Amino acid sequence: MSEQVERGRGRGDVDGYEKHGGFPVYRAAEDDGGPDFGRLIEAMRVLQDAAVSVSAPADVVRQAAEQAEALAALLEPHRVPEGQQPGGRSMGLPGRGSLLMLPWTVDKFDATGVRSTGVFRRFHMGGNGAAHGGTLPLLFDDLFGMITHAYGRPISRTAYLHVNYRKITPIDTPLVIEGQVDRVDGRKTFITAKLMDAEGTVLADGEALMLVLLPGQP
Ligand SMILES: CCCCCCCCCCCCCC(=O)SCCNC(=O)CCNC(=O)[C@H](O)C(C)(C)COP(=O)(O)OP(=O)(O)OC[C@H]1O[C@@H](n2cnc3c(N)ncnc32)[C@H](O)[C@@H]1OP(=O)(O)O
Repeated sequence: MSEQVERGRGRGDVDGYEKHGGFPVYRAAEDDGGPDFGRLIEAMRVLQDAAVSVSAPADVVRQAAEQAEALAALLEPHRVPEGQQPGGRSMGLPGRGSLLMLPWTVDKFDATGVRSTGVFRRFHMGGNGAAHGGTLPLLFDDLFGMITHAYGRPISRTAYLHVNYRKITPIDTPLVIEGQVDRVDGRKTFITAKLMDAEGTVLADGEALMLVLLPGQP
């Protein structure tokens, strides 16, 4: 994990960060969920890749379904309230250990911007080897959230998010996304970002308005 990401873990009450909005205070997981949590999440992603790409005999599908049900039953008694689970709060893991987020790695996280690298996987595919169009706004929105956080802005929500799809975004291909705060105007934070391939070709660019939540706003 980079030093910048490490610094982003425990920001304290910078500029009243923890007092804004009705949003609960989130803390990064100290140990990224323990020694095997990242392994579990990666295995789940491999399973998702397999689940959307196999055409297996009925007996294999039945066995897989039974094993998946058994795994869910093993984990079920250990549910905790939002904000206490390592998923989504493990800054040292791809996608912060969330199965929803793209499993990308943050390699720059500071007030000048955030950069993240990774691939769209088979289970992100829309068609003909390209990432599903709906997965790009997810990647951009999460980046915009991190940029807002790294910039030291109080808890904010996305008011709008615009993505321009400039070229096909291929799956299983190393890509980079980077962006920064362009302008701050009161509660408003204006952010832009670009998704590029290894040669620097822009595949998509995006912009967003993040609005600082008012006291009590969810
Ligand atoms: C553990 C550590 C983790 C660290 C990493 C964390 C990463 C996490 C990443 C996760 C990231 C995930 C992030 C997510 O996904 S957040 C989830 C997606 N977003 C939402 O659900 C937001 C839903 N909407 C709302 O809650 C309200 O509408 C908000 C709060 C946004 C504004 O309602 P509010 O009543 O408060 O404000 P207002 O209406 O008086 O407007 C105020 C001003 O703003 C201007 N305006 C408003 N809307 C627009 C618009 N669309 N275009 C242009 N302008 C707009 C408006 O004209 C006005 O301007 P002015 O007249 O003052 O000049």
